[in-house]
Amino acid sequence: MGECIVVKIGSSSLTSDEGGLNRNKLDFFVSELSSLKKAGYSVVLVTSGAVAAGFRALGFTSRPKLLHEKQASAAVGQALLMQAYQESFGRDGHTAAQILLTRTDFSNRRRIECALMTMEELLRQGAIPVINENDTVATDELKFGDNDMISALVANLLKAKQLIILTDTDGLYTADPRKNKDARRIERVSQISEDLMQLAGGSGSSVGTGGMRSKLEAARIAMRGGVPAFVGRAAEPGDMRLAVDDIGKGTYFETKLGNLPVKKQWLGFHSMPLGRIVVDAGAEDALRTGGKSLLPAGVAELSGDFHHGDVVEVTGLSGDTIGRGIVNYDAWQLKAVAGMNSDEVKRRIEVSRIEVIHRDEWITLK
Ligand SMILES: Nc1ncnc2c1ncn2[C@@H]1O[C@H](COP(=O)(O)OP(=O)(O)O)[C@@H](O)[C@H]1O
Ligand SMILES: N[C@@H](CCC(=O)OP(=O)(O)O)C(=O)O
Repeated sequence: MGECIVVKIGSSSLTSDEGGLNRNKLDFFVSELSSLKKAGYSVVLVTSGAVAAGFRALGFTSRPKLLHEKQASAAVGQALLMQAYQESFGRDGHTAAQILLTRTDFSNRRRIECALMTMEELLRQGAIPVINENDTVATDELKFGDNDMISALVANLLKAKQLIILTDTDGLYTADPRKNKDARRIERVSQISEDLMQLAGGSGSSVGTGGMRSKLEAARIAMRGGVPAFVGRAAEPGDMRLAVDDIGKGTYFETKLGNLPVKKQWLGFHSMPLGRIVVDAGAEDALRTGGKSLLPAGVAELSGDFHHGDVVEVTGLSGDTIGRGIVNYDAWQLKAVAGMNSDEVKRRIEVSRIEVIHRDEWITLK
C-alpha cells in the first residue's frame, strides 16, 4: 500500500450552474487520479456534486434551497455520481467504492473506527474509496454542508501524505479573485491566522457551498493533524501530479506537526464538548507550552453540567479556545474547589485524580 493522497473535488469542478454532471470533467479527474495510482500512491477521493448532479432530474431549475429538496436531489444525484465514477475508474482498471459519512459518524468512536478499517481494507485491495456526506440523513444543524472538512478529517484519520482540495480557483488569493481583479495568489502558508481567514470569502458559484473560508478551516484541521494541504486547480493533464510534487497551481499549507493518534483526533475534532472551563493566564501557559496537566488552582470559571469522563472545552480569560480534554471532575465538584491548591482540594472533596484534565487526555487546538 503506497503513501496515501486524499483528493477532494468540489461541485463547481464537476457540474455547471444549470445542474447535471459534466462527464468530460469527471473523466478528466478520474484519469488524473489514475495517474497518481500508477505512480504508486494510494488514492482516496472525497467528492461533492450529488445535489448539483440530481436537482434537474427532479424538475428544479437551479440548486434548491430547502433541506428536504436538497436531500431528495442528493438521493438522485449520488447514484448518478457513483455510477459515473464506477464506469470511469473501471475503464482505467480500478474499482471505486462508495462511502457515505455524517458528522454523527465522526463523533462516534466505534463508527469512525469502522469507517477507517473499511477504508484501509479497500486501499490494501487497491480500490479507491469515494466519499461524500450522507446528505439524505444529515440534519441541518449537524451537516458539514461542504466536503472540505470531511476531506481534512479523513486525511488525518488515514495519516495521509497530503490533502489536495481541488476547486475552480488556483488557490487562496488576497481577496476573492472573482470580485477583485488586483487580488494576488498566496503561494505558501505555514499558519492560518485570523487575518488570513478574513481574506477568504464565500462560494463563487451557485453550485458550490463553502467557498475559500471552509477550505481554510479544513486546511487548519489537516495541518493540526500533521497533514500538509494544497488548495488549487487541476485543469490540464498532469496538474494533479504537479500538485503532489509541490509545484501545483495553487496554495500550499505546510505543517511541522506530527500525525495525531486517532484518540487525540477524536478528542480534538469529533467529540461534542459538554462544558466549558475558563483558566487563568498561568494555566493557559502551562497547557499551551508546558505540556502540563490542568490543576484546580488554574480554573477561573466553568459552565455546563458535565460529569467525570466527559469532554470539555478550555478557554483562556479572553474567551479564546485553547483546546479540549477529558475532565476528571463533575461540574459541581469543580465549582466547589476552583482556584484552590491541590492540598486544599484533597481536604474538601474526594476525587479519583487531582488533575482536572490530565495531559494525556488533552489536545491543544489553537
Ligand atoms: N480569497 C479568496 N481566494 C480565492 N477564492 C476565493 C476567495 N474568497 C472567496 N473565494 C471563492 O471561493 C470559490 C471556491 O469555493 P466553492 O465555490 O465553495 O468551490 P467548491 O465547489 O470547489 O468547494 C472560488 O470560486 C472563489 O470565488
Ligand atoms: N454533499 C454535497 C456537497 C455540497 C457542496 O456543494 O459542496 P462543495 O462543492 O464541496 O462546496 C453534495 O454532494 O452535493
